[in-house]
Amino acid sequence: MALNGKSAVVTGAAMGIGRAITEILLQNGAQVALLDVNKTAGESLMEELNKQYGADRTLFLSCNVESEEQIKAAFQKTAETFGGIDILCNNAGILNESTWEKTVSINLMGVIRGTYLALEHMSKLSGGRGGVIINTASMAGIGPLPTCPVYTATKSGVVGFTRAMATASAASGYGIRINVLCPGFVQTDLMSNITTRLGQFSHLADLAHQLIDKIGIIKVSDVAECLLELVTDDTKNGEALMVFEKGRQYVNFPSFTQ
Ligand SMILES: NC(=O)C1=CN([C@@H]2O[C@H](COP(=O)(O)OP(=O)(O)OC[C@H]3O[C@@H](n4cnc5c(N)ncnc54)[C@H](O)[C@@H]3O)[C@@H](O)[C@H]2O)C=CC1
Ligand SMILES: CCC(=O)/C=C/C=C\C[C@@H](O)/C=C/C=C/C=C\[C@@H](O)CCCC(=O)O
Repeated sequence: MALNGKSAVVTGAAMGIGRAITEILLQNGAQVALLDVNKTAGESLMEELNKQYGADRTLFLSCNVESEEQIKAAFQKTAETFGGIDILCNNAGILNESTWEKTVSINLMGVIRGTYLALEHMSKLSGGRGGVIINTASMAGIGPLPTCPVYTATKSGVVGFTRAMATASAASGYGIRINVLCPGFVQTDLMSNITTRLGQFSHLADLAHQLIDKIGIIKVSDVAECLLELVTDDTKNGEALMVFEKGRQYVNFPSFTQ
C-alpha cells in the first residue's frame, strides 16, 4: 500500500510508540487522526505536527478506547474529515497489574472494539475501500512475562485475535489485511517506574530488570519502521512482527493444516 493520500487512525497517538507511528505515517504522505485519552498531550502534539506537515494532514480527537461511543464518534469524524479510513493502528495500551481489569479493558477489549468498529468503515462488504489494520501487542504476547501475567494475557490475546481476524478477513472478502506488532522493551513512559506497575508481583522487580538488561531497550523509531513495513507490504496478512535489540523477526507459528 502506498501511503500518499491515505487516511489513518492511530490510538494512543499522543505519546511514545503511537506518536512515532503517527509521525512515520505523516512522513510517508498519509493523513492521520490522532486518538488519545490525554487531551492536553494530544492537542499539543497536533499543533506541533500542523506546523511541520500542514493543518490539513492531522486531526486530534479525544477518545478513550474503553468507550464504544467515543471510538464510533472518532471514526465517523475521521471519515467525514478525510473521506474514509484506510489504515487503523490499535496502539493504545497500559501496563498496570494492580488495575488488571482496566488493563484488559484497554489492551484487549479496546483492540477488539476498534477493529470491529473499523470494519464498518473499511470493509469492502460495507462500502469501504479495504485497507490495513495493525494491532500493537508485545513480545510479551509471544514470550510470557512472569512479572505481569495479566498484561501478558492481553498481549497474547491481541496476537491470537489479530491472526484469527486476518484469516476471517481473507475468507470473507473484507479487503483488509490485519497484522500485529510485537515490540520488546521500548523507551517510553510505559517503561517508567516499572516496579509500581507490577502490583502483587512487585517483589519480582529484580527479575524484571534482569530481563530488560538481557533483552535490551529499543527506540520508538525502531518500532515505527516495523509498522511501516506491515502497512506497506501488501503480502503481509496475519503476521506477527517482533522487534527488539537483536533486530526484527517474524514469528513462525505452528500450522495444523499444511
Ligand atoms: N514501551 C514498551 O516497552 C512497549 C509497549 N508496547 C505497547 O505499545 C503501546 C503503546 O505503549 P507506549 O507508547 O510504550 O506507552 P505510553 O504510555 O508512552 O503511551 C500510551 C499512549 O496511550 C494513551 N492511552 C492510554 N490509555 C488509553 C485509552 N484508554 N484510550 C486512549 N488512549 C489511551 C496514553 O494517553 C498515551 O498517550 C501499548 O499497547 C503497549 O502495551 C508493546 C511492547 C513494548
Ligand atoms: C519484565 C519487566 C516488565 O514487566 C516490564 C514490561 C515493560 C514493557 C512492556 C512490554 O510490552 C515489553 C515486553 C518485552 C518482552 C521481551 C521479552 C519477553 O518476551 C521474554 C519473556 C521471558 C523469556 O522468555 O525469557
